[in-house]
Order: sequence, then C-alpha cells, then structure tokens
Amino acid sequence: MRFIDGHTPAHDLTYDDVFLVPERSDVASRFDVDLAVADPSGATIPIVAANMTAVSGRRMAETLARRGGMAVIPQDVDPAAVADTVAGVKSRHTVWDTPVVLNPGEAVADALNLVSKRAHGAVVVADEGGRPLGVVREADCAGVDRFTRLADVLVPAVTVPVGTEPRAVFDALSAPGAGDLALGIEADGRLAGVLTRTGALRAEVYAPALDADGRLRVAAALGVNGDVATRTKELVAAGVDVLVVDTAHGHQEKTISALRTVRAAAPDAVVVAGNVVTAAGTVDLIEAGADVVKVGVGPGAMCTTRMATGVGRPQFSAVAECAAAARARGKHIWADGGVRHPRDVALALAAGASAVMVGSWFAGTYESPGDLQRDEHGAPYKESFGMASKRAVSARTRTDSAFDRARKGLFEEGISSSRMRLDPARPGVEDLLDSICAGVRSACTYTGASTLEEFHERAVLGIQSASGFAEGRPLPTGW
Ligand SMILES: NC(=O)C1=CN([C@@H]2O[C@H](COP(=O)(O)OP(=O)(O)OC[C@H]3O[C@@H](n4cnc5c(N)ncnc54)[C@H](OP(=O)(O)O)[C@@H]3O)[C@@H](O)[C@H]2O)C=CC1
Ligand SMILES: Nc1nc2c(ncn2[C@@H]2O[C@H](COP(=O)(O)O)[C@@H](O)[C@H]2O)c(=O)[nH]1
Ligand SMILES: [K+]
Repeated sequence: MRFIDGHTPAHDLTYDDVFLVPERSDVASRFDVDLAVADPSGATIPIVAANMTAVSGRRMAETLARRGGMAVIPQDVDPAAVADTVAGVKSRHTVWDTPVVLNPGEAVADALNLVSKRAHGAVVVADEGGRPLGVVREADCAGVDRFTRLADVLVPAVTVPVGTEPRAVFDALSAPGAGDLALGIEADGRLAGVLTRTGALRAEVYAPALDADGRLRVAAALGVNGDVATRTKELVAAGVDVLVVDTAHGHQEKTISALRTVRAAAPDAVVVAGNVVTAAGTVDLIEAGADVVKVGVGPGAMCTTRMATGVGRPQFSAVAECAAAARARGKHIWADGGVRHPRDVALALAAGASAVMVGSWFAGTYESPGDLQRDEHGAPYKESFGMASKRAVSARTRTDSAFDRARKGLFEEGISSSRMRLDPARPGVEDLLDSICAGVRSACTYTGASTLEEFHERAVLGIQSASGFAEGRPLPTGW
C-alpha cells in the first residue's frame, strides 16, 4: 500500500479520509478475485462478526460460517451456554439452512411470532417424525384467525433429496409456481434443511468456513480477569476454533499476562488478542502469543471511549501501522470497529488487515440475537448496545458485590440502547455479506489484484476532503 505522490498524511486518517485510485488491471472478471484469508482463522471471506451480545449468537455464527465468515461469541456468555452454542453451530448443515420447525397442531400466532427469526420468511411444518408437511409464510396467515392450526394454512413446498447440488435446487426453484423455498430431505424422509433460490446461488459462490471434521467454525472471546487458564481450557474443550482475548486496553500488563496464560493453556489454538492501535502494542501482543491482533480503540458505533477519555486513533492509520508491524513478524491483524459501508472493509484490507470485524451494522439483521422490534412508523429494527455500556457491565458483573458493581459502573464507555434499523433492501446478514464481498471483489479488480495479498501490495490511496467524501455519496432524492 502506498499513497499517491504528494498525498503524504500530515495527520492520522480514518476510512472517510481516504480513497483508492484505479490502476491498469489484467483481472478480467470480479469472479476471478480470490477472497481467501491469509490468517489461520479458517475463514474463507475476510469478515468476522464482533464479540458483542447484540451481534453474535448461534444464529449469526452458523449463518456467517456457512458463507465463510465467522462470529465471535462474547466473553459475557457463561461457559455452559458457550458449549451449547458451539455444539449447536457444529451440528448445523454446511449447505442447507436451519429453519424454524413447528408441528401442525401449533397456532398461526406461534408461526407469526417466529417467522422473523429467519431471513427466508417462512416456518416449516413437520410431523412428529420430522417429516415436512409444508411451509407457512406471513402472507399465508393474512386474514386468518390467530388460533387457526398450522395444518389448515400450510402450503406445499418443493422437496428435493438433501444431496441435490445447489445449482439444481436453484433451477428447481426457478420453475413457474415452484415457490421460493426448497426443503432438503434425508433418505428416511426427515427434513435436513431449507434453501431459497438466493441461498442456492450463495452456496455455489461462497465456501463455508469448516474445521478439520468438516463442521462450521466458530470463535469465542474471553476476558483478562478471573481464572483465564480454566476458561481457555473450557473453550477449547467446547470445540471453539478461535480464541479471542478481549479487553478495551490490550496494551496493558494484565492483557499480556492473560495472553501468555492462554497460549500456555492452549499451545495449538488460534489466538486473537486486542485491542491496540500502535505498532508497539501489536508487537507486544504478538510476542505474548497472539496469531492475530485486534486493532481499534474508539471507532465502534456503540463506543464512547474517545468522547469519555480522548483516547483512540483514527482507524485507517491504526490499521495501517499495526498491520505493517504484524506483517513484518509473519502475523496478522483484524480491523475492529467503525465499518459502516463496503468501502470501509475494502480500505481496511488495503491497509493490510487480514479480516475485518463488524459489530453494529450486523446487529441490524434478522440473524442478530435480539427480537425484531418496530418503530413508530412500523420500520423494523433491533436493539444494539456496547460491551462497555451500563447495560453490558451490569450484566457482566451480576455476581459481584453491590459495592463492586457500583464501582465498576463508574467506568461506562458505551451506549446502552441504540436502534439498528434493518435495511429494507438488505435485511439479512447474508445480504450484507453479498454487498461487502461484491464491493471488495470490485475494489480488487479496480486495483489489478486477484487476491487480498495482492490488493494490499498494489493499493494506491489518496487523501480526500470532507467534500470529496460527500461527492462519492449517492443522492437518491436529487439535490
Ligand atoms: N475497542 C474499543 O474501543 C473498546 C472496546 N470495549 C469493549 O468493551 C468490553 C469490556 O471491556 P473492558 O472495559 O476492557 O472490560 P473487562 O472488565 O473485561 O477488563 C478490563 C480489565 O482491564 C483493567 N483496565 C485497566 N485500564 C483499563 C481501561 N482503560 N479500560 C478498561 N479496562 C482497563 C480493568 O480494571 P478496572 O476495571 O479495575 O480498571 C479490568 O480488570 C470488551 O468487549 C471490549 O472489547 C470497551 C472499550 C473500548
Ligand atoms: N468503547 C467501546 N467499544 C465497544 C463497545 N462495544 C463494542 N465496542 C467495540 O466496537 C467494535 C464494533 O464496532 P462497530 O462499529 O462495528 O459496532 C467491537 O468489536 C468493540 O471493539 C463499548 O461499549 N465501548
Ligand atoms: K465511536
């Protein structure tokens, strides 16, 4: 990565401050770009969902891993629940999606309560043996009494053997009157999963992030306090693929010593640690055992650290400096926080990150753990909150004494309640992945790169004014 002549940064920069310059390219197609990730996380696209309670749960983890990304289960989840989540993710089919399944005796009200848990907009009705009888969508319930049994409203759906190639499923769903959901059936007639037409397309375009046994991958975070060695062993025993040592201030003795403990307790694990924003912090975490360093202090959408303390660093410069330090040692960094557009992901990768963490943006999707809510205009949203907010801190310290909780409560550095709207055009996290991956593939071809490593090597950046950034924004309503 370099800046165009004359564009030498006089101060630190964030994503909005920079742009990529198009270069002569011999990459003929955006599909010729390989998005493989250089770090040892096992991800096949450079996207990780942040370790935030409002973002990463079981549903987010399975959905992202099926497309090659990964979710990090937050440190606040108790070990038994982490083990349960990991087992759940690893039991999921790597191609077919997991539907909500109800029995024919349940009511329309039950289906309507649960249908928004899935981007595919339907529940499957199955008999007691797990054999599907049909599907129910919101539209099928219009004008129907809420106590009506699902047996009376279900509609048939296309069924295919679960071994059917996704491309053939796509074709089956393209036939007139086929509906928009195919049910994959095991040899004994039980339901294995569902695929939409878009899901079938995605199954051909993305490669799932799989462990050595061919199961979906998942990461989990742990804090720096308490019995770090035991927690590390519990996470490894639960089958967690990537450990994330998580604290606001990664460049402190406590984090370094916790990281050494993690490394000693799990010598072969892939370990990520943070957060830092300097080369010195990156080097110290690498020397203490990190494979990947998490970079970002203060850019997060739920984060009040910079306002509360003045501490942090504009994220583009933080990523560029830390990535250079990590790369010089054969290690990697994840750019964590402040990503709101596909361009931010492209710029973080150009700056040298091996993957990019996304938090609040993914909170506003069907797959985040929160319940779907509607604002005063009926627009769907989910609640998001910071992991250093009063809400998260009081949940994390619930077993401490009242005095200790009150003392800890003095150091809030996050928003407790914010609304993340579901984008009507991209309400599911896979819709966001599609737009991010398309943006990154396209950025690579504009730069003449066919891999993310080449992208970083070839990227030429310029610095822009606020009006330069504004010029790049679409103006859907004219001016
Ligand atoms: N990326 C970012 O910009 C930020 C992220 N976060 C997120 O919030 C969550 C909570 O993190 P965290 O606050 O580290 O909580 P934790 O309670 O998990 O751990 C922090 C530990 O470090 C000590 N510490 C020393 N200095 C600091 C400092 N300046 N800020 C925070 N802790 C400090 C704390 O002691 P004591 O409490 O006694 O001071 C505590 O023992 C994490 O998920 C973290 O990633 C939070 C803030 C910024
Ligand atoms: N200072 C705080 N930072 C926080 C808090 N909760 C999360 N975070 C950080 O933000 C990123 C995600 O950023 P986003 O812009 O994609 O939402 C996350 O990974 C943390 O590093 C918080 O309460 N305070
Ligand atoms: K912020």
